Parts: sequence; structure tokens; C-alpha cells
Amino acid sequence: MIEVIGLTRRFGRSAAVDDLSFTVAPGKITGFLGPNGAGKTTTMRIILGLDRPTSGRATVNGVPYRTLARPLTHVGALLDASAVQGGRRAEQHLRWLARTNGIPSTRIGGLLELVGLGEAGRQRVGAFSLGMKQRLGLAATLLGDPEALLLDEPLNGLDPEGIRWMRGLLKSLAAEGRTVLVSSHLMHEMAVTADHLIVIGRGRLLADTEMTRFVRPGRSLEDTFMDVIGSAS
Ligand SMILES: Nc1ncnc2c1ncn2[C@@H]1O[C@H](COP(=O)(O)OP(=O)(O)OP(=O)(O)O)[C@@H](O)[C@H]1O
Repeated sequence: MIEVIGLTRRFGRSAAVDDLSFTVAPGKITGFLGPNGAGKTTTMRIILGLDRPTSGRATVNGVPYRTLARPLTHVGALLDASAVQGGRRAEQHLRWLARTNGIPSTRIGGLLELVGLGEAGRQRVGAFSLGMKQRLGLAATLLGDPEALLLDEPLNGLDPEGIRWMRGLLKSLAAEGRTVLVSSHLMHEMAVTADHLIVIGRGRLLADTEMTRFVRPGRSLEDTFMDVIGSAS
């Protein structure tokens, strides 16, 4: 379980995240929605101990991420799929990640197959398309067989087949009882993927609800999202 409690992150005089609280429950896909600059990435970075809050806190299974001894075995995170060393081969990248996190490398071949990169494992990551990097990033998140996944816009760069594949994979990971938090601007896709939604605007919580309760009768997720964002600004 991931908990964000009274989280605030200020940059100078403006608050990127403003007294935000929510819980991400296991066994379902939680969509993390908000317009550009709403504070989604900042929140995820703080959950992962990559940034410090001005006040408040975030915990994974009840403790701050920084205190986890082998974090990849608890949380798999994909924030920026392009942030990989282009000179490494895909397999080498995963091997290096496994070694530095005390994870056996036995899962690497299977994970490359799982994400559709079975044939590309020997290729250098620098030659990968964005969609291939997203697939590699997802393999990296699963290396430690974590209970929780945090994915920041993982659909960017994926083709229609890739988007459908990602949807199926996320659903099966949630069905295994994992906690899945995924941000995206693709409302049509979120409408058929997420079970629960956390919607933020200007760093503040606008909705924390089941998908079926959020979407207004006769309106699409996109329509409802625009209504909620519009009435908050
Ligand atoms: N290091 C930083 N220094 C100053 N301002 C920052 C920094 N990081 C983020 N911000 C600001 O915080 C706000 C929230 O940004 P954040 O990237 O968290 O939003 P987001 O919801 O992920 O947006 P997007 O959907 O565009 O990716 C923005 O106004 C952004 O400019």
C-alpha cells in the first residue's frame, strides 16, 4: 500500500503539491490524473525518495521508501523511460540493475520475453524507440517482483498494440494483488484500464474515487475530467 499524507512541495513561492493526501490500495489499478503541471510527477518522485517534501510524508507499506533495504523488491518505478544509458544492451541494463539491487538475474530472459523484447535483448538501448524503452522500463520495474508499481505516463510512445498489451499486463498485475499507480493523459485508455482514480489539479486533491462513481451519467471520463478540472480552476 502507498500512502501520501498531508504532502506539500513548494518550489520558491509556488506549491507543486499542496497538502495532498491519498492511499493507493492493492489489487486494483489506480489512475493518477491531472492536467500538465498538476504535480503528479513531483508526488511520485517524493514517494520514491527522489525529492523531499516541504511538509507531510509518503510511505510504502508503512515506511518511507528511503528506509527500504532492497527497494526494487517492494516498488517498481518507471518515471522516465528515456533515462537509460544508450550504450548498454537491454539485457546488460537489466543485469546491472539486478546486480546493484541484490536481485538474481534469472528473471531477465523471461521478463524481456514478457515485455516483447525477447529478440531485442542484445540490442543497444540507444537505438530503441520510445515504445521499446517503455517496454524495457516496465521489465526493470518487475525485476524485483515488487508488490507495488508506480508508472509515470508509461503509454507514451506505445503503438496501439503496445497500449493494448500494457492494459492487459497492468490488469493481470493488479489481479495478482499488486498495487498499481499509473499516470496518463490518455483519458480513453484510462477509462478502460483504471479501477480507481486520483485526480489532482494545482497540487490539490480533486477526486479520490472508484472509476464507476467518478464518471457522470451520459458523460465520458474525458468529459467528466474536464468538468472537474474546469470547476476547480
Ligand atoms: N525542480 C523543479 N523546480 C521548480 N519547479 C518545479 C520543479 N519540478 C516541478 N516543478 C513545478 O511543479 C509543478 C508540478 O510539476 P509536475 O512535473 O509534478 O507536474 P505533472 O502533473 O507531472 O505534469 P505533466 O502532466 O506535465 O507531466 C509545475 O509547475 C512544475 O513547473
